[in-house]
Amino acid sequence: MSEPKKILIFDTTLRDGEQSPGASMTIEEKLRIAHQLEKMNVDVMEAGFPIASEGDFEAVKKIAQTIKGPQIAGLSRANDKDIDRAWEALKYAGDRGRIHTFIATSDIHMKHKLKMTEDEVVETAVKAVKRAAGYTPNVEFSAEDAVRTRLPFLARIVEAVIDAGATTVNIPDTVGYTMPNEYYDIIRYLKENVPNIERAVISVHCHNDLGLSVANSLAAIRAGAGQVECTVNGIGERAGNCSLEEVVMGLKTRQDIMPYKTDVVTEHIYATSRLLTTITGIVVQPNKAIVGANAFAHEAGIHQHGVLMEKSTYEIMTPESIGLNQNKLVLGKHSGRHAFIQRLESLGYDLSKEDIEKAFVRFKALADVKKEIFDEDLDAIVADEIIRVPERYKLLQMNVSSGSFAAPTATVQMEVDGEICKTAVIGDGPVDATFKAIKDLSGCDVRLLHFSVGAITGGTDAQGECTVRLEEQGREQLGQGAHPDIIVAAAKAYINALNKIASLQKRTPVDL
Ligand SMILES: CC(=O)SCCNC(=O)CCNC(=O)[C@H](O)C(C)(C)COP(=O)(O)OP(=O)(O)OC[C@H]1O[C@@H](n2cnc3c(N)ncnc32)[C@H](O)[C@@H]1OP(=O)(O)O
Ligand SMILES: CC(C)C(=O)C(=O)O
Repeated sequence: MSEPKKILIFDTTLRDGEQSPGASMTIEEKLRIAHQLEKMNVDVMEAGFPIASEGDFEAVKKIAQTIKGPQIAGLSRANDKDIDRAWEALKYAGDRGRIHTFIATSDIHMKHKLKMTEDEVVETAVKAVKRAAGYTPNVEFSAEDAVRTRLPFLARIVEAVIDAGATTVNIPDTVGYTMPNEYYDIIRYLKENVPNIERAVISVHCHNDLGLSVANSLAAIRAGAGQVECTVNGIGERAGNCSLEEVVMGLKTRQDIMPYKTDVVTEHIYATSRLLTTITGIVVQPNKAIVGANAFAHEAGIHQHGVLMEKSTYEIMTPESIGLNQNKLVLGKHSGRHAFIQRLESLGYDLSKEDIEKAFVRFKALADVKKEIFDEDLDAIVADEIIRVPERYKLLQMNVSSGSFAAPTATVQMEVDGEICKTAVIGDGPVDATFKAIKDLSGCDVRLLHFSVGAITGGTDAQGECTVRLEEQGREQLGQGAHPDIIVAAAKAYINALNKIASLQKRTPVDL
């Protein structure tokens, strides 16, 4: 059998993934994900859209300065200022820096959005690629909404941008519209009708509006695409992007019928998925392929019997292959530091001795009130104890009374700028009363945009994890809090978001 063809994995969690509502990340958060993508050994990571904001520029720059190994891409529209700004951030990655420029090519987009003719679009694309190629030979061009583009025009622009210096040409299904057979035919059409196509890598970038992004990406690979653009947990605009873990494990698992491989270290997939959830607060549905909580769980007796006899009866891949330690050590109050550290490491945390000690103390306290400590509990502890911002606001004590008769009342004692203060407030419910009390004590003029609660582990002794999104003067911040008492978890999440807002206010715009 001939050697399988290598498919390049272009991760765009930090760019298209970040375009998911609610997924905006701080520079530090983007850097943490970037380190995890580096460990996973993706070929290219798209770190952001540098012209979009000072924060995104700084994030791309920091990632370009810090990450070794993968190529670092930055997106730009097809104009001089975007391209110049992108390179200003990417230049720190040297020849691993990739300028990714794009323009829409479908009639709908050209007519209604760009208000440009075909000739103008080709001219703009060629000019952009030439400008980018003046900075680096590593230039990617995307024909936005390619699948709804007339094929002869798509072939014309692809040929023109390759002549102008594009070394990767992306054929996105921007709106998740295509079907596997059709997408296969589009890629074959380009292979057969663009004379210089072999000078560039064909890339595919699929959205999931019809739930077909992975199927379409695999069809395109069969047709000759050499790069797949994807995101961790499939996050992204609207219904999301092609999921990295699904396409990578699909290729790894079905080499018998698809002779392709990737260089992704799949054993880091689970940790990466969890890290992204912890940072964004966007939870993975339990039945999500590969990384969902039920992806390797068996409930039905016939399945359990089969798996006990031979795992491959109902498991097409091993949990270990994505970094799920099946024989995991059960952590509880009798566990020591060795097991604790081993579990943190397998979850992808690389903590200093001091941070491990802090987390260990919290772990022991939790283990006193909870029989078993699960991975989700550890995530919550790390989020709460380690990934924290300077605490201008601290929760000292709280008490809430509610029920079907009494007016829900929250009594909260906090430290605000070192001063201890206390109030009691009536609300529409216990959470509402708690949030109102904290808001009063903090004196902040914030608006609650989103609140979600998750019992992050099963059973009545579950840790509750809450996520809160607050907005102040157009700036949004996500806060997270975990506690066995769900109302206390909500209060902690609210205060965590307030502290993040306060820490942002202290910075200059360039730090953001
Ligand atoms: C399919 C995708 O995912 S594409 C990437 C989408 N991602 C984002 O948009 C996130 C980041 N975006 C942003 O921060 C902002 O939209 C910015 C900074 C890029 C631009 O902001 P603004 O200058 O205020 O423009 P706005 O977003 O309102 O409109 C887009 C403008 O870009 C033009 N445009 C859109 N795509 C392109 C392109 N590929 N090349 C050149 N111009 C383009 C539009 O025609 C419009 O031009 P106009 O202002 O002359 O009418
Ligand atoms: C910029 C391009 C690659 C994109 O995100 C899309 O078309 O969905």
